Amino acid sequence: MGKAQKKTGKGRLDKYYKLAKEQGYRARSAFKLIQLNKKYSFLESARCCIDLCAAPGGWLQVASKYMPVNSVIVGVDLVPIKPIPRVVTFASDITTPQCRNLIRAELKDWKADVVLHDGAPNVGSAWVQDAYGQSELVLMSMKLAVEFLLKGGTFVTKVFRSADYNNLIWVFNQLFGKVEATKPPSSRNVSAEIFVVCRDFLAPKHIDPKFFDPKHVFKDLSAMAPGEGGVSSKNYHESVFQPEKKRRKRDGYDEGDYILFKKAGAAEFIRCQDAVVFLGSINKITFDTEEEKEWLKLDITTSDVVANCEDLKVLGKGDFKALMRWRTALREEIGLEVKTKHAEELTEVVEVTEEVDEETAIQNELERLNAEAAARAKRDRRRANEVKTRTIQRMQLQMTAPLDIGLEQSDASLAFGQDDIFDLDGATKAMNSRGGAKRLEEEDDAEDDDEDEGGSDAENEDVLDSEEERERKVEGLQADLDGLYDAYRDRLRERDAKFKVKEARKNNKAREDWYGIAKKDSDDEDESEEEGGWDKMEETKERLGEDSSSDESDNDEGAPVRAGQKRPMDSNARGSQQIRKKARTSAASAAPPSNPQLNRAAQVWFSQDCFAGLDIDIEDDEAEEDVQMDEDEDEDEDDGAQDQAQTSDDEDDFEVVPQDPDDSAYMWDVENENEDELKEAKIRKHGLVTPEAVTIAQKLVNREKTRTELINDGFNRYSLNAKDGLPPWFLDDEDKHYKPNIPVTKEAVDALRAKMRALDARPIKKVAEAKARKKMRAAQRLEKAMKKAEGVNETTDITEREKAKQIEKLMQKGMANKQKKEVKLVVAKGAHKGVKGRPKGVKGRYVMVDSRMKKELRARKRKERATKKRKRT
Ligand SMILES: C[S@@+](CC[C@H](N)C(=O)[O-])C[C@H]1O[C@@H](n2cnc3c(N)ncnc32)[C@H](O)[C@@H]1O
Repeated sequence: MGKAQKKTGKGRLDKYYKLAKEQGYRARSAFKLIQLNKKYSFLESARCCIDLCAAPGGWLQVASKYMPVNSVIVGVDLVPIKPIPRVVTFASDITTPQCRNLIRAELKDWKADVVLHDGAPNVGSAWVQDAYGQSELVLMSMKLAVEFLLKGGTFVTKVFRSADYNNLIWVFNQLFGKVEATKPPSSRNVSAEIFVVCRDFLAPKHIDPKFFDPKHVFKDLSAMAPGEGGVSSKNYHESVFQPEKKRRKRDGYDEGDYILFKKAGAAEFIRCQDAVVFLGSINKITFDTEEEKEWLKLDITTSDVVANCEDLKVLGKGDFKALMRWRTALREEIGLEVKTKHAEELTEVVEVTEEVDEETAIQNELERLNAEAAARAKRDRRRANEVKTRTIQRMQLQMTAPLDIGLEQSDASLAFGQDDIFDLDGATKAMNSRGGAKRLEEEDDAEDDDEDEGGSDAENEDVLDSEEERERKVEGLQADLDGLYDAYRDRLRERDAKFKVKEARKNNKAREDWYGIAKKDSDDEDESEEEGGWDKMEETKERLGEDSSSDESDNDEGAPVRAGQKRPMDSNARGSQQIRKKARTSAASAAPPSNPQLNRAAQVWFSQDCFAGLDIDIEDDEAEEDVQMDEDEDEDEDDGAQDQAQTSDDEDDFEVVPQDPDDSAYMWDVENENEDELKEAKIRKHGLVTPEAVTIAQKLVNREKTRTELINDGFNRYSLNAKDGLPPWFLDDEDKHYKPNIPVTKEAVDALRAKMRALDARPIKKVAEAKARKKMRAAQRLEKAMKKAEGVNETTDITEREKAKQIEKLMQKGMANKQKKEVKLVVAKGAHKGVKGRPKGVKGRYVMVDSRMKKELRARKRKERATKKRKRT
């Protein structure tokens, strides 16, 4: 029992319960009022509201939220309500005059625009009693409502679907212009509650007090049926809506009504309030009066209708429906009723008229709820699809990983795409600086508008008409993309440790561009230049009579250096500056270059074998100009030193190669040649250490490649990779995928591995020390033996033969490697347990051990340490 109760309790903690908790409402019922107000909008325009049965105050919170500031809100309940800002509350029973007086005192002569009632009797009695109590409470609340409501005001009340439902609705209809019953989605389906919204209060001058008398309302209304008996209207309803069902009349005869066969005129049927009750209580409809006979002549009065009127007790559901339709048509014909409302309205709203009964109302309500749910589901599906499409687009732009797709997206994130793709808060911040976020928002809005209106495409076309506009838009998009990409990277950096490491590595190390063997990053241990390009360059430079130190002057003079083009000067290179300086003087006096008009890189390039024999005459206007400029400068500086200037000019021909920093093409760089020497020395010492170098070396040895080919390989598409003006996301992407296929063979890798294994196999320091100790001890023993042998040799009292024997023995002993005597461990268990002295069958040195020994030994040592410590302190 307890278990079942618990389960029910948990089941009640539904979506609205959680929402109420989240949004700070005191009760989940708050959403009922929110949904009712959404449909009928009565709170926004209200200046005064009374909430009857308001504890704990959920509805009051909603009223205070949705009603205009400075409006008057009064809440009453049996139990006190915790204070709510802008709301006056008091504890009182709404069925008492005291409550009425309190409200009157509070409102003075004000009238309320809205009276709310969500009361439920505080008793857990039987369902029938509860329902009746509820109906009574509704009547009481209605009594207060009509007293305080303004003409045209709204009364919202909760009603249970019970036998009294129709009676209540009838009363409401007498006092309000529009009465609609509805069940908001937040009201549980299992609950019998339904909310009746009575609008347009008629404020009649005189209201019959019987309307507020439960005894009268819930009994007398049924008595208004043509039968005039005390039979409940429910029975009549059942006999009309389920005529097939046979039921006994257990109630006996109605009071004062002892006739079984009842007749009534058609006029009575047409004019009565509750046609269903009429049909259920009458056996035959007659056409006796003149007016009724006239109706028989009308087209709408078909022979079927007349036949049906003959005996109502034999009719089926369809026949009753036909009679109801005829009645409605006739009422319209004679002006009792205006034309029927739109079908849509009828399904939307449970309009309580005579022909729509409780069951139909519920049916309509359910249909409406189902339709709403279906529409909501469709909308959600569409949104999800949109998000998916956007994600795919972004993925195609390489802005997100495929992993991000399929992750649940919260509605909140829909506003700006997806949280998982980019941290859009971050992105917005990043883009705000350049106004990108606003633009993107505008575009998103525009997109939404497009969806909503579905016809603004043409307008957009107009906007994009001019070419300028289009370009601006493209630029804007580009900026937005960059912003988003930056934000994405920031986010990755925050989240992904791996990414951080990568970034750091990237910053420390230049891009791993492949310049072939002719040009390598100096950080790289690969010394393959020496195997191919180094010799070639060296040769060329010798031929040109140039030295590497000229580069320094380049640097000193501030010649622009292109990223990725020059090798950074490491400490070794700096160390070699001195050597270079020395070499410079000799280089200056060395033979002049073969073609002074070409810059140094060009000379190195054209000095290759493949250009041999060709008469190259390339004009380098730029170089010429610069040389000219330098000449002028030198002249200004030192007019008298002609010879010196000439020498300097000659040097400048090689050393000053002005480079346009914007020039995207990489040049052949031959600076830091001495670095190559150092590398060569390193290679001689350590050998080749990268698989590329080993591969190239193997190819050279096997004559698969020539040195010229290797140099030519250095000029590849990766070495002329202009990156100016490219967006960072593109460069990052290129960095990932645009990589040279570095020539590495399996054999080269194997060879390097074998080398590494051999290195690994080398003894470590401690082993080497142990070996050295061993060697030293052997030498000491030998020395000792030699000394002893000398002593033996010097003795005179033994023969030479004996001497030789003794010396041989001594030497053998000295040379012999002393073997440690093996100690046998004998475990004191089984046959050896408790044995004192040498155990049986054990020869040589031995130690007796037992299972406790290790622990005892440790304990002893521990104790010793402890006593030592104590003594010290
Ligand atoms: C379902 S609750 C109302 C919840 C409220 N609408 C809200 O949103 O917080 C029903 C309330 O009716 C109150 N009630 C029942 N009979 C009452 C009476 N005779 N007078 C005043 N309040 C009554 C109960 O005390 C209970 O707090």
